[in-house]
Amino acid sequence: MTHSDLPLWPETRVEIREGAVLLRGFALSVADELLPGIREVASVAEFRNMVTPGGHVMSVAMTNCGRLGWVTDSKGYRYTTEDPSTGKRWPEIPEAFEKLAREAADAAGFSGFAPDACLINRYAVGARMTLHQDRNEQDFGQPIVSVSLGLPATFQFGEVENRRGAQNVAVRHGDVVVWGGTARLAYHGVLALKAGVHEATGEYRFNLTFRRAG
Ligand SMILES: O=C(O)CCC(=O)C(=O)O
Ligand SMILES: [Fe+2]
Repeated sequence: MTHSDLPLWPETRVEIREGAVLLRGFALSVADELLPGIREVASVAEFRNMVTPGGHVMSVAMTNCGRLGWVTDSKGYRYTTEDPSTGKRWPEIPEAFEKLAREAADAAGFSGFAPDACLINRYAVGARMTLHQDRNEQDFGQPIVSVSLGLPATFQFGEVENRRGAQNVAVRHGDVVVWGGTARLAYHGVLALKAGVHEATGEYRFNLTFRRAG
């Protein structure tokens, strides 16, 4: 290992609240496998800005891989087995993605995680995700694994009951946040992306959200 291989900061585990943990740098060593994976998925299922049931075009561009993919349109939020843009099945979850998700869940204390859905979010400058709960999945006993790549962002993590009092968590390239158990339905979101250029992703932040949806 040369000194340039060393992580910028030690891999650290930060308890955000009960059931929610930030694993700093956990994905750093596999980031150069994840980014080509994203490119491959997006070559089959392109990034698109979906529309909420309320008619609002999302600022975050999205695509999916896995047996199930998360979509939204005028009919509502849901999971589908096919990409509505092409009518074809979502691409498979690349092996490196799945391995990382399993290992991160394990490290956070949720063993046996087997995701069937991976939502890929792409944030350009100004893109944001308002506070929300992830609740379109069938089994809230399964955790969520969220991987940050590229430009840094501010992830917000709050309570299960309401949107008030969310704390700001800085997430950087290679960071992984895992939440489950009593935190599974906690409100969370991402503040508007600041302009910047990252050596691995250019002007974007990518996020992989792994879930057991079915
Ligand atoms: O981009 C992130 O860090 C969070 C994404 C998220 O909450 C979601 O896709 O439901
Ligand atoms: Fe979410």
